[in-house]
Amino acid sequence: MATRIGVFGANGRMGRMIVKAVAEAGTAALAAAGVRPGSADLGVDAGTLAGLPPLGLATTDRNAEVLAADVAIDFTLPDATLAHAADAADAGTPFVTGTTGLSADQEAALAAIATRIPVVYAPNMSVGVNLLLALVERVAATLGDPWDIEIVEMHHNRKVDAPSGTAVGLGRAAAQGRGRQFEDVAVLSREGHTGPRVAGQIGFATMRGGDVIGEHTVVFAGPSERIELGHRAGGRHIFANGAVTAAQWAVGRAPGLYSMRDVLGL
Ligand SMILES: NC(=O)C1=CN([C@@H]2O[C@H](COP(=O)(O)OP(=O)(O)OC[C@H]3O[C@@H](n4cnc5c(N)ncnc54)[C@H](OP(=O)(O)O)[C@@H]3O)[C@@H](O)[C@H]2O)C=CC1
Ligand SMILES: O=C(O)C1=N[C@H](C(=O)O)C[C@H](O)C1
Repeated sequence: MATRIGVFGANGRMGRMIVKAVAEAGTAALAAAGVRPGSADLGVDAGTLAGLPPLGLATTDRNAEVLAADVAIDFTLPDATLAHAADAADAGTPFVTGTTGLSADQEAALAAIATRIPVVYAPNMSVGVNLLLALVERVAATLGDPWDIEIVEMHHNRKVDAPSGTAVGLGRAAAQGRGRQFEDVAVLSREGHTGPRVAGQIGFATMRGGDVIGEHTVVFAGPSERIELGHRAGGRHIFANGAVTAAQWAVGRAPGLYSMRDVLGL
């Protein structure tokens, strides 16, 4: 039987792609499409919003309607994600979120919610980036401290958080590989008289411009040689397809906080 999926933020860049991915997946069906209360897109057909023929399903601003599905997917903003996740726990509905830019407190709150329902939380739902996370962890473990690690990312000019969630995830994977606490070694940005680089740091550089969907490079800079591992997204469908895979994987799972690496077995 098809998995009935509710989508929060159905009028967003990712929300529209997810509605399309659900509609086109033979094994899933769109149960509800949620938009923000007061949205100009409230009541609009979800298919029309996603650039598809009408699906006969108008958007709703009632979270309960979205959460009446087998599983809900959310790509919105951190405050909204936490509110949607709390409602999902009350409804007993598995929850998948790709929202980035959550604070440490918000991540802790999401982890607490995940003691009640299965939650898949991943800053990047593409197969390629999740494989890259595994590779980066392994390479960081192999090379050790004499190799400086820098992470460079570029995204479109509408992105509101920095560094990207994926860049932070790659940094966490590198820190994990080296057996370090990410918070102890991460330098999220630099300016002014920084002094020389401190060994063991993991540095970040952020670029924003145009319609770049998402590009990440992890640079391992060693004495007289350099390794670069990277990923370039060619379309948002790679994230949307991953979110649908995660949603179907989450149904029937025990409560817990899961990553996309759990979903993909990487
Ligand atoms: N994990 C992954 O693979 C990926 C993650 N992302 C992340 O997903 C998130 C969304 O990205 P994107 O789609 O580009 O952003 P958009 O700004 O296009 O979409 C955000 C959506 O959230 C909705 N929203 C905002 N506030 C609320 C609220 N209070 N209640 C309900 N809905 C709300 C917006 O509605 P409205 O427009 O009406 O305000 C909009 O539909 C970002 O954090 C981004 O980094 C993006 C791509 C891949
Ligand atoms: O906001 C985006 O667009 C993206 N956000 C995610 C992130 O912050 O890593 C994933 C992807 O790179 C696109």
